[in-house]
Amino acid sequence: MLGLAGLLLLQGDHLMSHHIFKNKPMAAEPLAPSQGGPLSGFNGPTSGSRWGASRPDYGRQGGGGHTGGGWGGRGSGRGREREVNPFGNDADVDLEQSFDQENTGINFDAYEDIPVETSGENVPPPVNTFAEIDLGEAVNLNIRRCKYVKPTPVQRYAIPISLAGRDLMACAQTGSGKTAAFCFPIISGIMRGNFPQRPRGVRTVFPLALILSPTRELSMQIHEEAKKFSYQTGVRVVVAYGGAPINQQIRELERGVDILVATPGRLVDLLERAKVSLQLISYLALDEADRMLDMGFEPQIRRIVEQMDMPPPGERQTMLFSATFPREIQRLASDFLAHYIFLTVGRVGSSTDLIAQRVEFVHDGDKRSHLMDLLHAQMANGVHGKQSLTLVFVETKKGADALEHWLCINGFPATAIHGDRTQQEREQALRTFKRGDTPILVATDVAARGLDIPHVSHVVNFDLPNDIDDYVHRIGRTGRAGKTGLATAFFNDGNLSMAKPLADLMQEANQEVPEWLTRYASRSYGGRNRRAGAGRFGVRDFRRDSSYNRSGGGVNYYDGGNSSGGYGNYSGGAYGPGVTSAWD
Ligand SMILES: Nc1ncnc2c1ncn2[C@@H]1O[C@H](COP(=O)(O)OP(=O)(O)OP(=O)(O)O)[C@@H](O)[C@H]1O
Repeated sequence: MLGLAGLLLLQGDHLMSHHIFKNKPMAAEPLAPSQGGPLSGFNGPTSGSRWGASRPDYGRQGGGGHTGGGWGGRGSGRGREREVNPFGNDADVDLEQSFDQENTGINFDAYEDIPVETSGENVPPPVNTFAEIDLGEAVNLNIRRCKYVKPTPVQRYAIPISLAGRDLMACAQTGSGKTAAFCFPIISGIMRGNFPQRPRGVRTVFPLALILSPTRELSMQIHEEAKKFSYQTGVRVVVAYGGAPINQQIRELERGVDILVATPGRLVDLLERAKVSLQLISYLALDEADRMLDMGFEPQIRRIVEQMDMPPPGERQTMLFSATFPREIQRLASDFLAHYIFLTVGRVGSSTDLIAQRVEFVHDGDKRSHLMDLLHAQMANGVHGKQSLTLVFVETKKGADALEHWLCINGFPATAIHGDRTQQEREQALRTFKRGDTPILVATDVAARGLDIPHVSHVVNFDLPNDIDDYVHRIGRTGRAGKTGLATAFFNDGNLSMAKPLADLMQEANQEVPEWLTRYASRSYGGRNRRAGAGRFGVRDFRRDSSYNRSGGGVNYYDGGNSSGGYGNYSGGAYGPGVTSAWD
């Protein structure tokens, strides 16, 4: 918890500072090294070893010791284990490359003009290069293996904030590198930290970090990424998600776990079986945090975070990330945070410009033939095949099956992913899509968030979602990491509530809004633009809302937002009924 000095710092009415930065390169300002772990408040470390210092054990019963690179010799009772090289044959390519060299293929200039806003107390300064950040040699090597040359805007700000031990709520565009933004500080924090000896002789494992994500596929992806970032650091990452045999996952856990990546349902199962304890969690990251806290899922997250044995806010470090953050959800989220910094990486002139958005008026009965026309046009333009994948979003699982079938019988190799398919089928669909064997994937919202599939050049909203934030995530499957992409939406009278938010969003992103859509929008069919008031940012810190500050009896954000007073009435209404989950 905060020390006296920290509390004094936080008193007073006007202490929250608020900064807007242009994301232009700035004078290099090296970050003070070793800014402390989650237990040290935000004034720096009270303890913590430096690189290469030993850690008492690695999440396995029976302890062991950090041998400095690789997992050999740690006392799991299972003998030596060789770490699989997650980079394949690429591992040692380009290691001579310095961070200063340009990385072809990624258009970083696209990110240079993005406005960045932070609010909160004592915001640590951003960095311009990875070299300025003290992540440790092993992590730096992995960053090079990943061919990351310089940090993306969200990484430039979020990594120093997290390394300083601060809680963070971060909102940054799709495809802008949020995964690395929360993984790097966690991995380096575990490498440098002094953690209590984990209990011996029990079959429960005690991870030090927990990363929660809403879908199985996203958890798998984060796991793959985290394994790359932590290669040869001695930090072990394990994943647990539903639909796959739990016993296999338990065996993996028993081999040792520092970072557990999980979907909530499967984690609850493991907690109930006492296979996992959250007692020693020092880092909690929620990816797609707004989704994790919406109406359907909030109780499960509260159960994990508040009702099991996880240390409370202030005693752990919490990081919440998403590309969207409705203010009602921010309110809920603030329960999980202590003295946090809000970071938003703006939208206007931002990398969402990389996605060309089109809206076409198409009656339901004409959608299939219209899609066919689009696909034919794509082929005529040479935009097809392995390097040019098309992701088609539909509303229902049945609709996904039917459209997949229809495309296949019409000569378009397609596959589908949705919550009624077995996990094996889901994974197989993603694999054949990524490989380009079936360059069209028909999907429900289960594939809307987080999935980073290279070469998705076109996202089609065959059925528009009912929520503009879902639209943002869906189209964000293209135009990732500085690349360009196309998003086409089919709009008709069934989507009236989306007219205004869609027109506003397109305008914000400098897209051409069709005349007819503007007319629909001006009639304002009761559609709610949850971005209202966010100005040139997609969203802003809800603590800055005048209504919030006037509410009096609400939460004092300097108190970590942990008082539940004032917010009990939120009904989660931002997300409509019928939201389905792929969790378990
Ligand atoms: N510094 C970097 N340099 C180059 N590429 C990067 C960098 N950081 C991340 N990437 C790449 O950018 C892509 C998108 O990253 P990531 O999946 O983390 O995005 P995201 O912000 O989580 O998106 P979403 O909101 O859709 O979940 C990935 O392929 C990742 O490897």
